[in-house]
Amino acid sequence: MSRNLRKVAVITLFPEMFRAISDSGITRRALEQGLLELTLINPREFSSDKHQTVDDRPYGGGPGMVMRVGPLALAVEHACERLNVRREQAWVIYLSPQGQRLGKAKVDELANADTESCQQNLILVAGRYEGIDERFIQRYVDEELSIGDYVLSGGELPAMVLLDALIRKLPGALGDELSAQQDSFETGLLDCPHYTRPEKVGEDEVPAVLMSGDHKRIELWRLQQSLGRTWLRRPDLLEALALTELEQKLLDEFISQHNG
Ligand SMILES: c1cc(-c2cnc[nH]2)ccn1
Repeated sequence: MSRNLRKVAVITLFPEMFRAISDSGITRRALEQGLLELTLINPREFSSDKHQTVDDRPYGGGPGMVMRVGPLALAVEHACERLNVRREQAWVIYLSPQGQRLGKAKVDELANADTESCQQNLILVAGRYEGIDERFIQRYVDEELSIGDYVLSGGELPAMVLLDALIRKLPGALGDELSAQQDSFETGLLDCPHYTRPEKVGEDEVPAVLMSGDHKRIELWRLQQSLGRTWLRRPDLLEALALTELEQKLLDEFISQHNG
């Protein structure tokens, strides 16, 4: 019987940034409910000099600074103590532009880690500066993950993206379990359009089907809109899906209406 992810430690020079998930919304409620245990560890506490240095100039010259092995290594070891696990019972993820792209499959894998899996206990490393000493990566990092091909100021926002995606997958995190299934990408399709009051915005009215009260028609319309949007905006996602006969019929109808 698989048990979901339970404990995450984040190694970060800016722990205060993680108030964005601990202090609001679904993630705050999940943490308060104890669905997940989040521990923030600042590597500066493990520096060896009175200036609490965690970085140094790069060998070979070049711009910027590089994070040193020492404080990061001690921070990982401390994280294992705080998670009450041995090193081999934890999974260390370094958020970096050099990592594998974070997608639905990886989120699902981490969120549904089996009871015996070391991925039950995650240690996320959020780097800063030009990067971290390669020897830390070789000795302590199990996996590098990227949220996209752009450089950010640090790994904190990517770590929060991963945490938010993981927490939403935990049983009980979403009040209305159904909304998890309807979340884009849970079905493999993009989400349908949504509307709420007022009925008219300028000359724009709500699609009549949504005002009909005919729940079956509304369900079909929403599915057709998801299929059509995915066809228009992310055909790559569509290629990965085996559509049912009904879905193919709805999509064909959408395409012929689109092409007029
Ligand atoms: C993950 C990490 C990063 C990143 C970390 N530090 C600067 N950029 C960018 C994209 N995905």
